[in-house]
Amino acid sequence: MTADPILRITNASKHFVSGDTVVRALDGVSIEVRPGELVGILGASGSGKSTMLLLAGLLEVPTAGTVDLLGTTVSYPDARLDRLRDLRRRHIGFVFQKANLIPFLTAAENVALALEIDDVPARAALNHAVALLEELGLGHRVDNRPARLSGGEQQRVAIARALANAPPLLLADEPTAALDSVRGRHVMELFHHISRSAGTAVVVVTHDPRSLDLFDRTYEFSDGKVIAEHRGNHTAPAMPLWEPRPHLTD
Ligand SMILES: Nc1ncnc2c1ncn2[C@@H]1O[C@H](COP(=O)(O)OP(=O)(O)OP(=O)(O)O)[C@@H](O)[C@H]1O
Repeated sequence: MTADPILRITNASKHFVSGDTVVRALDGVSIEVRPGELVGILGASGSGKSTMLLLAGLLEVPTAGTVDLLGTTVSYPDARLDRLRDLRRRHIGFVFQKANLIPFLTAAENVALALEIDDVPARAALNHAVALLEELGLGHRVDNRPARLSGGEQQRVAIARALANAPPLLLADEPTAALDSVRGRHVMELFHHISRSAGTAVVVVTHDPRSLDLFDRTYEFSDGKVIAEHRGNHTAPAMPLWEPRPHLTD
């Protein structure tokens, strides 16, 4: 792929002062993510993966180094986090380990809420939410509340919510950790599909070695550093995932 990176992190460090000691959570890390790429951040517990995602998501500024979003340097040691809020809201979607859906809203209403917060009129927001859920294989679940959905379905609603504003960058922190292996695989296939179909740059932090084949690129972290970078083969999926397939109705 030759497109310019959506996200580029250059020589980034993040140090936390904890009592008398300084924790080097990240130490001179560089990564980049291009449109349509599914990128994995791997590594043992404590290796700096989540801290990397905080920098990428403009939720923390680096102690040293820079974060470029869509070709512009937006985050650096003196950058003000409150000024990054709007960029974050417009350009970055987040998915976490737990779906964290609002229990008294339906699946469609949960997704629509993300749009209404962005001043999209309620009716248009709901229509878009339903269309997005249908695309992600959840057309039969739009009117269900979260308690009626499986863990995998809830996570797919959370992914739809993160995609509602069509962000160019989607960041996911251990999104399959709470799922069994089959449902975890489906969620990873969905990320793969989103990267291919929408050109979204998707970054997934994971401990899970079972979906390594889906990544275009992986960065392996250890002690706050990138110790290995691997590139995959960029093969497109054989068929769109939102065509009827039995595994999408789990
Ligand atoms: N706010 C903080 N204050 C002090 N130390 C921190 C802070 N955040 C992270 N750390 C430390 O930085 C290191 C990297 O943490 P980080 O959460 O990025 O690792 P991780 O690879 O995501 O781990 P896990 O897989 O367990 O979530 C750890 O030693 C952690 O204890």
